[in-house]
Amino acid sequence: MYVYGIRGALWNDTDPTHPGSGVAMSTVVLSQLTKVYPTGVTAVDHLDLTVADGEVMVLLGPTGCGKSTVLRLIAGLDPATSGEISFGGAGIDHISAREREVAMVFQDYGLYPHLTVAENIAFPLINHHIEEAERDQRVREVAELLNLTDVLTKRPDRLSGGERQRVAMGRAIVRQPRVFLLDEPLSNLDAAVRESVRNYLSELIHQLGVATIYVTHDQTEAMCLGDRVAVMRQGRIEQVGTPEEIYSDPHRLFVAAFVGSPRMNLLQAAVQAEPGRRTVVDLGAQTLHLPWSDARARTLATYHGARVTVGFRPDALVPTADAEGADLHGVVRLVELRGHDVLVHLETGSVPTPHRVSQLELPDGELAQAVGGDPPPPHPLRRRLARIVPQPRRADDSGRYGLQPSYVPEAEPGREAIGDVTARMPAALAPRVGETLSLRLDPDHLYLFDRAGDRIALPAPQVALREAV
Ligand SMILES: Nc1ncnc2c1ncn2[C@@H]1O[C@H](COP(=O)(O)OP(=O)(O)OP(=O)(O)O)[C@@H](O)[C@H]1O
Repeated sequence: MYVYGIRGALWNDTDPTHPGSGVAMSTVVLSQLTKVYPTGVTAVDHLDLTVADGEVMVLLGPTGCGKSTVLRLIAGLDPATSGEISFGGAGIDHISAREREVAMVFQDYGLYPHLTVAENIAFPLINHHIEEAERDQRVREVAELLNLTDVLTKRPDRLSGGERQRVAMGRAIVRQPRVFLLDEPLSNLDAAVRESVRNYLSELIHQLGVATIYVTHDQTEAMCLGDRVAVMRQGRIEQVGTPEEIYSDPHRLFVAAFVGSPRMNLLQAAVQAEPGRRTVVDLGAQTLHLPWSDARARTLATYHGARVTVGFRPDALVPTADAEGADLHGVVRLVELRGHDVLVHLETGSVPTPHRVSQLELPDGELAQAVGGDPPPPHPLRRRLARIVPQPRRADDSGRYGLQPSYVPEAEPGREAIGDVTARMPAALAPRVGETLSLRLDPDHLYLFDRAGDRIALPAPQVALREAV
């Protein structure tokens, strides 16, 4: 009997090679999984993750964060140093790679060059002694599903990149896997075909209905393919959530910096509370104000004197003609036309928190140092911007707020030329280079992170930033 749907089109549910019928679904649970290579590198560090039946989980992270190692441990290609892996509630640590019923597609596809497409797809069936008639039938079904029927007799070197990728998929799914693992399967494709292959792959892996773990460092792929995304850093998971959650509700500075294109603006700031009046987030040359009536101001007041990172996405900034009512002002350094919208790079006199993943990958203690070391001396731009739009200031006797981050041009040569804040706006509103732009900052989209890189939980915004100032 064949089960209806794509699974049924491929697998007879009385297949004796798959005890328990053709619906061998498994929830994958990784508990405190750790891998220390003999070189002493800790590639995976006490990692916990659950991938449900039929769920597509994307492991997203920079190179070297341990994504491939996680797949190799699940597939049984490498032994874990400690921790457990279970499929469908049963531990599999003692089960050999061959018996785990895991299919894996590698970046380089791993096709046999001397075999035809049909022979490549049939290879796992031959390996498991499936008889010829059934083998041929399954290869035909898989080829039809993947649109490979016309190339079955060709060898891999006669195929396009997209076709090779589909053959690798065919070989992986021809035996019903309990778990499907994909390691950067699109990275060898030209940008031109990657999008279409990505879409077909997304449809296919969702139809397969088995727990799928997909590794990539490409956030677009992660966002398009994953039911959930696990963002990894240094062998650990920073956050797991739906693509929407990861984008709009980052719990960690690293996630905020890594996910989103164009990237989130992340600026160093100091918090200054004026109880009963407002809480000021001092960006150095400019300040953001949260009126005391806003519950966020009162919560943030507990960070009085602390250095924090302020985050907002480029589309949270809206140009305004009302300079006095604006939240931020910046000199336009560069206007990047991207079709229907533009990216405007502004110089606001702020100090960006390091965006470079290499810096954000520092151990937490060093990250704290990187995002909030001792403040450098004030920059002359502060005075210049203050002349453009006088900032209301009331602080200590010297008239200065908090720690006042400001950047040192000598330390970051060239940055002034491209600015420190990016705004996205419709092309029709594109400003001219050299112009001073006044911007409102959407208070719904303001993120604050402490020095350890953790998001500061704030109550929901109630009023615009400047109101009641
Ligand atoms: N066989 C090995 N022996 C020693 N160290 C290894 C081995 N394989 C991987 N590593 C190290 O473990 C860490 C994690 O590597 P891994 O390949 O899992 O990362 P990744 O996130 O998949 O990176 P990429 O995207 O570049 O493939 C890296 O520091 C890597 O150098």
